[in-house]
Amino acid sequence: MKALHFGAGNIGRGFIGLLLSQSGYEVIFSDVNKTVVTELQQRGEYTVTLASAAREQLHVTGVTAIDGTDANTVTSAVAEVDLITTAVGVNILKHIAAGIASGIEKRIANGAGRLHIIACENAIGGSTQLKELVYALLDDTTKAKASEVIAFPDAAVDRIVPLQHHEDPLAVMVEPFYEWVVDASAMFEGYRPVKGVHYVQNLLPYIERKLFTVNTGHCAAAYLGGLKGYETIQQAMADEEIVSAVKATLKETGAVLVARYDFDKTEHDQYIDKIIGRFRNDQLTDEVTRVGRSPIRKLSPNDRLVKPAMQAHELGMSPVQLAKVMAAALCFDHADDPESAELQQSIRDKGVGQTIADYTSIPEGHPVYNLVLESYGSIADQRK
Ligand SMILES: NC(=O)C1=CN([C@@H]2O[C@H](COP(=O)(O)OP(=O)(O)OC[C@H]3O[C@@H](n4cnc5c(N)ncnc54)[C@H](O)[C@@H]3O)[C@@H](O)[C@H]2O)C=CC1
Ligand SMILES: O=P(O)(O)OC[C@H]1O[C@](O)(CO)[C@@H](O)[C@@H]1O
Repeated sequence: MKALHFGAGNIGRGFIGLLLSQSGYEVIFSDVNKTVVTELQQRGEYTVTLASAAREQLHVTGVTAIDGTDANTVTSAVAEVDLITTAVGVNILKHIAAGIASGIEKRIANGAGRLHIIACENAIGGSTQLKELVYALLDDTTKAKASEVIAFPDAAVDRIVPLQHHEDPLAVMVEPFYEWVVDASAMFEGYRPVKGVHYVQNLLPYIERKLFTVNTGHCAAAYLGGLKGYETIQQAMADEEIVSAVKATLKETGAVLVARYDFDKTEHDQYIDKIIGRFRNDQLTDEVTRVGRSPIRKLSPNDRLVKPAMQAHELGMSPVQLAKVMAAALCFDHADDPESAELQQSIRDKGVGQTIADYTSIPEGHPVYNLVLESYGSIADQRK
């Protein structure tokens, strides 16, 4: 059994590739990083280290790689494999869609079997987004045939894998915890389960619980920590003022999640505590710039800040803390991050009010908009 995984980066090697390999798949990574591709081709294996005191090492074998810039090779790989997964970043899905589309055309021409394509990105409906990008490139006849043999189940993936700084370009250190949840309702009957994956009939509560707790909390630590000059999440989470603010943020998203999905409040509070413990893992060093990266994506209407804030508002709550984190995100100023640079330029050119409206899609004058603007003003006053 062969799996093609797009993105041999931190999550690709440290999580998805690892589980696929442990499930007996021969894993073919597709990546545009030539060093990583060549190393995977030459060595066929790599090591994952668990970031705990014991530093357990897991050896991933039976892997190889293809050059993601070589369209013909990508097409052939898509045509021959039994499973496709991705962890490239949700904004990169558009760049892999063409290879998947031409591979699907080839599969259909060859009469190949059914295929699941699972996007493992931090987003609601990542596989559905990929499907739309791929289908936009297919003609109507191929789309009709593809809908019978190709499925795009959405997924939620959770494992903290910081930027890696090892001599070995394939080595990767990951936190011990992981959760990979897949929407089984969108899969073909008789699918081959991947060991360690939790298949559920209704993914939305899982993806929202994960995105609006792990990812909201993590970016809160990054943006609020960044305001205080911290460089790592571990430094930020050693500051009790930041910990209290992160907890207060997760109390807001928690209230929304409990109300929307009828989660048990005590269990949800325990989930929050566990996640705060994961952020504090001092066996890892996780940079504020990584966790806060791409602030435009993180401030977009369907993502970890705006969506729960608007849901809170609809439920009659005032998301004061989420608004503070959004304001801190607007202050995330790192020239190396293209989205941060764009946001700062927008604030300089159009002012913060217009920037909030443009990037969050929260209309000017909306109560949540006003909260963000006020918080931004308070931060600006404190910085004077
Ligand atoms: N790092 C983490 O802790 C977690 C990350 N995620 C999600 O996983 C995804 C990947 O994140 P990371 O692994 O951290 O990023 P990363 O930057 O380490 O890995 C992304 C990989 O995709 C490759 N890539 C870029 N364009 C490509 C293309 N056209 N074809 C093939 N490969 C291409 C890059 O070269 C890189 O190796 C993101 O959506 C992220 O939100 C989800 C959960 C945890
Ligand atoms: O990968 P993104 O969406 O930029 O955000 C980083 C997030 O990914 C994670 O690494 C895992 O979900 C979190 O640490 C962090 O919240």
